[in-house]
Amino acid sequence: MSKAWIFLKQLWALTLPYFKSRGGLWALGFFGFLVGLSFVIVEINVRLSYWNNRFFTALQEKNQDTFWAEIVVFAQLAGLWIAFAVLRYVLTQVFEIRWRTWLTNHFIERWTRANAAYKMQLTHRGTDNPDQRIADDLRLFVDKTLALSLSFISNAATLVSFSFVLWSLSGQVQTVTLFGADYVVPGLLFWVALVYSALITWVLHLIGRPLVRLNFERERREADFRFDLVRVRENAEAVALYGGGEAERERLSGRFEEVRRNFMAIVNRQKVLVGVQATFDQAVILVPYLVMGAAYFGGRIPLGHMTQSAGAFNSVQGAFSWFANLYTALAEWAAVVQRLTSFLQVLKQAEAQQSAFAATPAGGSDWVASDLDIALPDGRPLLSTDFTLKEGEHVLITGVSGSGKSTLFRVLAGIWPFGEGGLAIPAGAAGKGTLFLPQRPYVPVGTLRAAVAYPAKAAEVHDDVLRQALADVGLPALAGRLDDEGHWQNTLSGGELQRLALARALVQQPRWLFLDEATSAMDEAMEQRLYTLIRERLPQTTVISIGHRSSLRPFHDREFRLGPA
Ligand SMILES: Nc1ncnc2c1ncn2[C@@H]1O[C@H](COP(=O)(O)OP(=O)(O)OP(=O)(O)O)[C@@H](O)[C@H]1O
Repeated sequence: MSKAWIFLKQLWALTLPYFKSRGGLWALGFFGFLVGLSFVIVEINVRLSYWNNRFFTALQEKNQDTFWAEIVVFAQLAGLWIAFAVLRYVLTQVFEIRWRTWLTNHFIERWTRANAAYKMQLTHRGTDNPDQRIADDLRLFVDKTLALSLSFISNAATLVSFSFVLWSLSGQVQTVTLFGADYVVPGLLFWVALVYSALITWVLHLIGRPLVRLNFERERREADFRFDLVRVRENAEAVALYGGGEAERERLSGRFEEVRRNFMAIVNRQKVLVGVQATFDQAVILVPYLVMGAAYFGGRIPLGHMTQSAGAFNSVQGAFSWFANLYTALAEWAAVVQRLTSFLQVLKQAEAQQSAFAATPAGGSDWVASDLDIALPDGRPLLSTDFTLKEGEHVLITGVSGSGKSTLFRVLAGIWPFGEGGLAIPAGAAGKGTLFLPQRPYVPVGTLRAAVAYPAKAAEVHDDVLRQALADVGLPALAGRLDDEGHWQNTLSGGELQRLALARALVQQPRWLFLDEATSAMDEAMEQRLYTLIRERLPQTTVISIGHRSSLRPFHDREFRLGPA
């Protein structure tokens, strides 16, 4: 399949969903209106071209009445042109933001649904920086698709209209003298424009071809650089404590060096392109006059005829070389389409990736794992086990570091897709019936209220419940600050973050609570206080913990050890 065909297919696949969505028909109508506006502007351009002929002929003939009459006509045409151009600009922007809003929501929805973002990260195939693809690439895609498709249509209309104009004006200019012999070529100016444009397109295509790959690389390198900057910002404290400024500086400079090299490669290619294009652009000014010179000086055509023909020639030639003139924009557009397509492919794979564990929502009240063989993303076996977690029986899971305890929790949570085996999930464990608290709590940026209620919506939980939970976990000072906004992940201490996460358990009261070293950052006294609290406040909740401390044993009914004893 040719590259152009593949590109068109990818473009189609990215464009179609919006027009097939609810409100898609309306969007299609809106786009049709924009196309209509472009046609109107081309029509005004044609009229201006004829105006040009009359005006310059009037000048040549020193006809003052016609001169003033044509000034009025020009003011009317120019006024209309300006009004339609502004209208087209505003409506194009409105259309653009509506389309981008829809696409962005669509991508965010798919990325966050069914843990696709996590699965994509696990396999990490062909998707650098999904954040950049959703933020930047979608913006560029909509912007370029709209701008280029509208200019394509507008150029096609210009080409057709002005080709007629040029053809009809060529009536008096169709004799070519070659080696002393005269040849009659109907539509001479039109053919000259065609051949000239074909030549430009071909030459610029040869020079500009590598720009597609270079632009693709550019987006990736810029995103990698930004990602590293964000990581330094987010881990600024740890970097400072390690005294890692020097190391970070070197790494960031190294990353930027890749951006710089790619930039220079683009400039090197582009400078040839710009030079050749500028040469063609300058030469084209003279071409129509060279063709018509003999007819003008021979008195066969008036000045107005010549200036109109030159204008029409430029319009036709400009429309013909649309592809060539917009080569860089097309290259960038192709790169964006390619990046979004590969993102979408990996997203689709992640969506289709089912957990390899035959999970059955059993009618029973226990979690039953039979012949679980858990593997790593590269297929290597990690852990084989069988067990039953009975409702009401608190279990402490232990094992050496790296034995697969957290991964077992991931399997139980249904987010780990590698391995095989059977897993029966109790009916009451679905949805809000189960809460997993990881070792490193995640706290969204925003109000403290939203942080404690997470993942429930803050509005769904009464403030008193949130305050009580914070006081219970030993954070009474925060209880009065529910409205405070902050980057809590960075400002609270490790132990405070874990307590905040346990407050979520008190708020949500799940039937099953899985704690993955969720108290590891606290001192033993605080840890024991919180386990006692959970027992008191959540008497109906079965707690399954991962932990290393022997002081946790009294809070569990049995210990389940993974791997070697
Ligand atoms: N996304 C991943 N890709 C590759 N390997 C992974 C991934 N996640 C976990 N592993 C590997 O699987 C093994 C088990 O990891 P896991 O986090 O389950 O161990 P753990 O028993 O909880 O360890 P610890 O007690 O240190 O927290 C480790 O060797 C880890 O490197």
